[in-house]
Amino acid sequence: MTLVAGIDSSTQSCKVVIRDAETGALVRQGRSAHPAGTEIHPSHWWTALLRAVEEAGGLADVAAVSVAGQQHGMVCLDEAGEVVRDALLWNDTRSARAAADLVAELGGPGAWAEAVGSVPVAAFTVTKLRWLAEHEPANARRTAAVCLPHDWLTWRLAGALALGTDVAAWHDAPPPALDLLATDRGDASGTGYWSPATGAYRTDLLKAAFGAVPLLPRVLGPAGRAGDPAAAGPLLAPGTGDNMAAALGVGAGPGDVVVSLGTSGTVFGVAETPSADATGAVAGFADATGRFLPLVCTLNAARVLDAAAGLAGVGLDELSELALRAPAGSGGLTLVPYLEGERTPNRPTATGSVLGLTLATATPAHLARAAVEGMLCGLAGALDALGTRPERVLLIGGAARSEAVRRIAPTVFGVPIAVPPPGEYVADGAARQAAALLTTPDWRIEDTATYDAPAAPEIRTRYARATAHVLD
Ligand SMILES: Nc1ncnc2c1ncn2[C@@H]1O[C@H](COP(=O)(O)OP(=O)(O)O)[C@@H](O)[C@H]1O
Ligand SMILES: O=C(CO)[C@@H](O)[C@H](O)COP(=O)(O)O
Repeated sequence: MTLVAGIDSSTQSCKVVIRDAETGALVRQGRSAHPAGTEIHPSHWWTALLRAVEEAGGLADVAAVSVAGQQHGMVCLDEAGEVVRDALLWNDTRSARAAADLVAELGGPGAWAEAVGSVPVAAFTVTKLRWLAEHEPANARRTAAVCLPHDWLTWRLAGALALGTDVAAWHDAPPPALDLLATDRGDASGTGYWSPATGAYRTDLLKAAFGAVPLLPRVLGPAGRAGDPAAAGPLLAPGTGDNMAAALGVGAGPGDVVVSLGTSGTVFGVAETPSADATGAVAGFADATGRFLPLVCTLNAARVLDAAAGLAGVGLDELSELALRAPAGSGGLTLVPYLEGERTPNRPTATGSVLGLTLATATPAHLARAAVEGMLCGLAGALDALGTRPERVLLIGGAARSEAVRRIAPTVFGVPIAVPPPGEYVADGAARQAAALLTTPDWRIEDTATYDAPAAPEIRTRYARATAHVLD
């Protein structure tokens, strides 16, 4: 049996799956948590990756590896390959002002959509670089190369694999030469200085934002090879952003829309042509197969339920039971879930609100249902913004494990929902990319469940009123 490994270094944790390259059968897996926060030293990702790989039994018998990672995070390296400062993550909103400035300087949102397929908000790397140039000029000057979380981990892995496959020896592996840095179309498309339509960096935009053009990772095609091609050991696939890997992992094709409920909420489809939404709601990303991945992202998904569970003093399973005990619409209790600000709509400083509190709705069950409905309403807005009429809506990510989420989603979205069995679809997508370096993988997902229920449009009507009230 030929084995491949897929790694998902997402916001909250690192997950590793080891699968049979031909059939996709799961052989071993591991995971390790990341520290909380929106500003993190990348060494924490490396430590978590090593722990997760060790828990998954190592990579000595693995023929190919791929790393997928949270998109957009700014990793700055100096000439020696050392990290200049903690990485600013996709959900760090301090560069909101820089984003607004950059949009104005280029001539408005339409100019950005045309240039790079997306209108930058605080999530995009280019805005973080502007923030760095303005607020930490010494760090900006020290920055010799800029890359993203998955690029950095793939690069570290290339250096570690040069030492052999004994994971214990990897902790102190020195960083490789900067020119070994590589990325893929998918992750490059979230920087704000790479165009999915032309497949080229826009170094002019980077220069205008940052005042300099540091070394950027080589952009590999879907079947490219990262690391040193002459090195022994497992092949290193290009890797990609976590949403692009999720699309690969669930086998999404044209007509499918994927709703992912992780730390972020994302709604995306696979497209044959690039998109350029001048309203800024839809990011016109590239995917990991050579196609495109129009995507709408919210800052508030699974952790809204974590927060509600904390408020109610229960665990996540009990929160789900409570939510299913309350009536649809939570008796008028509406939770606007902007607990981390919001990205779509672009309100980086917004906060959450609870409206419609009465003696009758002041119960843990109503709160639980309002949290599930509020989170899903945010995603339903994202689905509307995507503007496609899906043939199939697939629900994945940590919060898709909640029975309440699965059962309430069709009432809020107004369409049936397909839920693949609980799994690590980002890591699976990375593993599929690795397998494709060796074979033509024929991986299938069995037992996808369908959830259907009558639409309850009044939930979204009340939510729209509540958000307007809060945002005004
Ligand atoms: N049964 C469950 N019900 C609701 N939320 C869950 C459940 N299991 C996990 N989660 C949540 O899923 C989130 C992690 O999802 P994941 O997709 O791994 O996130 P990320 O990829 O952003 O790190 C956590 O916030 C966790 O609390
Ligand atoms: O910023 C985006 C998409 O543009 C996020 O989706 C990040 O890629 C983080 O993903 P998760 O850790 O929530 O999966």
